[in-house]
Amino acid sequence: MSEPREADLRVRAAALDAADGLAAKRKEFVLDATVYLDGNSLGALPANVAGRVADVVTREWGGLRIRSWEESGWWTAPERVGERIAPLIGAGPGQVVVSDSTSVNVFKAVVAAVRMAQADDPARDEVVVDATTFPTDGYIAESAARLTGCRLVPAAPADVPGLLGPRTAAVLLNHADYQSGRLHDMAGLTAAVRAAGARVVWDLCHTAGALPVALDEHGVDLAVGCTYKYLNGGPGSPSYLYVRRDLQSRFDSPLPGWNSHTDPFGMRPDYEPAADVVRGRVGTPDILSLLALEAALDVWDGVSLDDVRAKSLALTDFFLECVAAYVPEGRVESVTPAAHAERGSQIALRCPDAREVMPRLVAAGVVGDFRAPDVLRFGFTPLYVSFADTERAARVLGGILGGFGELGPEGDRDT
Ligand SMILES: Cc1ncc(COP(=O)(O)O)c(C=O)c1O
Ligand SMILES: Nc1c(O)cccc1C(=O)C[C@H](N)C(=O)O
Repeated sequence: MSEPREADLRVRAAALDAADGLAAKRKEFVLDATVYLDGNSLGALPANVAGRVADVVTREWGGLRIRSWEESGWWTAPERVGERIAPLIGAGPGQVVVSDSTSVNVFKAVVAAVRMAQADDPARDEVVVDATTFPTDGYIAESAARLTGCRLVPAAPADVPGLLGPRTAAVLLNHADYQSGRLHDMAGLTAAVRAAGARVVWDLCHTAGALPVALDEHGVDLAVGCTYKYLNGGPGSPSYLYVRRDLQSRFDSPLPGWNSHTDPFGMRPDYEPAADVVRGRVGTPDILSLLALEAALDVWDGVSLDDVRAKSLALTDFFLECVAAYVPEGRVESVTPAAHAERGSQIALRCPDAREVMPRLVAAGVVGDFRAPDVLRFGFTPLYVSFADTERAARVLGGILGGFGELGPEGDRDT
């Protein structure tokens, strides 16, 4: 790697930033000089959120107190915020509700999916789960299978079509893999599961807000996802649950709380679920987090997800190019597919000493994360990551791994 090549990459980064139609969005976030490539774990803070949360606390809670459930729209916030998320995941109105954690929504969705399948055919007794899934999904799928009298069948997503049959009740899949960043074929896999007479649940944690998702178009049955990654809702912000409209009357929740009752304030001893997606709720919503999320969603106004996807692919392509230029050959290996159709919005680099390398990167002002046993993970959030950030991240990584490049605070040349 020679100095002219570095100059070339920096000029290219500047030109790409100058031509970036989303570049102005960056100003809507609270950022500093750090290169932040961890928005696939915790999205950055949108600048309007702090003021909105202060207003909720001081005026709505402090001033109006109990009246806010009605007057400030707290009671209906799970559906209202669901309507804001719906267009980001390709869902028409009335199908998304925001509540609880992703883990809890995975549980509701998988059990409800099995119950739907078994209502049609009691012989269906298998739950297929993505074998490489984020651990919580696997743990919950196993428990949901046990509770519904099913056998758990772990499988690589590509192998799922071959495993489907008359015994399949439900299939839980990730749209993008949390570790490798591999994007799975939502259209093809959904069609295969439905053709087998089973129900599919998609986990959108690593795609919602990073690329267009088309739940209605692909005929997805159920979906869940978190809001603190690419949707920037804040630490622990509540998750969402999508229940396709025609399935809502058949959604038999394993957690039938009073908030999902058709008449919550009737305080009736018998449970009668709400007619619509409200039946996905459980108990009292986490209002502070939910309203922080609602404010955070303002950054999506006027944003085209096709533009987001185009920038995400350009950023990840450019990162791979810069890594190839700055990092000594053989020192890292990308485990993220090169094909655009198979790539989410992150790059995962296998690196034998990843556990030691990531803290050095963070100390040098480049924040990604480490995933056991040997992965350096870099998330690219198109609303606030620039091409200059991308070039710098690769250059700092190159320096740390003994190639050409700066070492950040340990040997800085240009901060
Ligand atoms: C694919 C996936 N599912 C679920 C979760 C977590 O869910 P929860 O918000 O309940 O911790 C994560 C990340 O934390 C994830 O990456
Ligand atoms: N939810 C997280 C948390 O509470 C703390 C730290 C990280 C997370 C994450 O979201 C991890 C993330 N799902 C992952 O893909 O690894």
